[in-house]
Amino acid sequence: MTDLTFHPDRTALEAVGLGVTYRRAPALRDCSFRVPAGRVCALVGPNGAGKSTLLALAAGLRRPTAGSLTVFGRPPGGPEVRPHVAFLSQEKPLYPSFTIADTLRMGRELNPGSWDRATAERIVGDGGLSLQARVGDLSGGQRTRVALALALGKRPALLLLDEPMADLDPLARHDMTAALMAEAAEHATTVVMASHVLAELEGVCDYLLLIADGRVRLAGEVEDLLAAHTVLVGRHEAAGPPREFAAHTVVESRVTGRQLTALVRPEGPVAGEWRASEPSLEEVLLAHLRAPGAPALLTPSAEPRSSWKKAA
Ligand SMILES: Nc1ncnc2c1ncn2[C@@H]1O[C@H](COP(=O)(O)OP(=O)(O)OP(=O)(O)O)[C@@H](O)[C@H]1O
Repeated sequence: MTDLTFHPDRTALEAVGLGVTYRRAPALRDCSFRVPAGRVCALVGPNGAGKSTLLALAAGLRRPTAGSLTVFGRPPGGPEVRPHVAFLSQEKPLYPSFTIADTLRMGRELNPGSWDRATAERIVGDGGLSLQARVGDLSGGQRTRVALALALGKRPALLLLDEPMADLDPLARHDMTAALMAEAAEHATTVVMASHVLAELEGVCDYLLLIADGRVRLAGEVEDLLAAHTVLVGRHEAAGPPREFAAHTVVESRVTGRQLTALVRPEGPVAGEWRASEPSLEEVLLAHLRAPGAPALLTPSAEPRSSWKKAA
């Protein structure tokens, strides 16, 4: 049996030269990255960036057309990893004619030996839902809660979530995020969560994967990625980027009146009169989303450890 117990050095997801093409249109191209086990990883990118495609690959529901993706070092969807991976897609497929109790019973039967009934029932109960309620009679947000209960009840080593909180009200969103984080911390679950709600990711995710136009733009520890960037504010003197920025990577710069604000990856001290501050995660993400041509950055922990090998 596969040993998926938490080890800080273990790799949860690793992509090398990963590509997916739909009817000759590339959805993912030449993606190489690593997500270490035990991280809560935000998967961010504009609409159509390839986030759902990547999650479907990790869940074993789709196969790469180029390169490779492994889950805990194994082919995704294979018999060794499938029992340890839970995937909550945007569609959240549940049986409308089942009651919540039927749904959780199905969870137990599909996951013999690992089903965590107490956690699943607590998540449902915290939303004030009766076990006798029919899934077809629930609101979208209530169904999301049941789907999350099913996913967490499986006690997965890897939890893949595709915009999981999109239809929850703010309070339910807050509660579900807290429940998710508590479960992830208690069981060292690796979570990969696609989301468009950038403000909510700060303080929740410790790892980041930003993809745009099918390519990896940023990958690594949130802390390291933030530390690699600086917001510089100063006087706008002349057209074009300031000369002092020439030795550094400028992700984005904007001029408002006489003030220039830039998000920069400094290669050393920046000359000139600039007020420098560390950006928030939202500032880094927004700047990279607005500047898809900025050079990609992978922190050392996000560099794949294996070289290219044919997809299994
Ligand atoms: N089944 C499919 N057949 C053909 N093209 C597809 C299919 N699924 C996705 N695509 C295309 O692949 C690209 C990536 O789509 P994907 O759904 O992975 O993006 P996403 O980042 O999840 O977007 P969103 O934020 O809108 O959910 C898009 O251009 C999309 O049109």
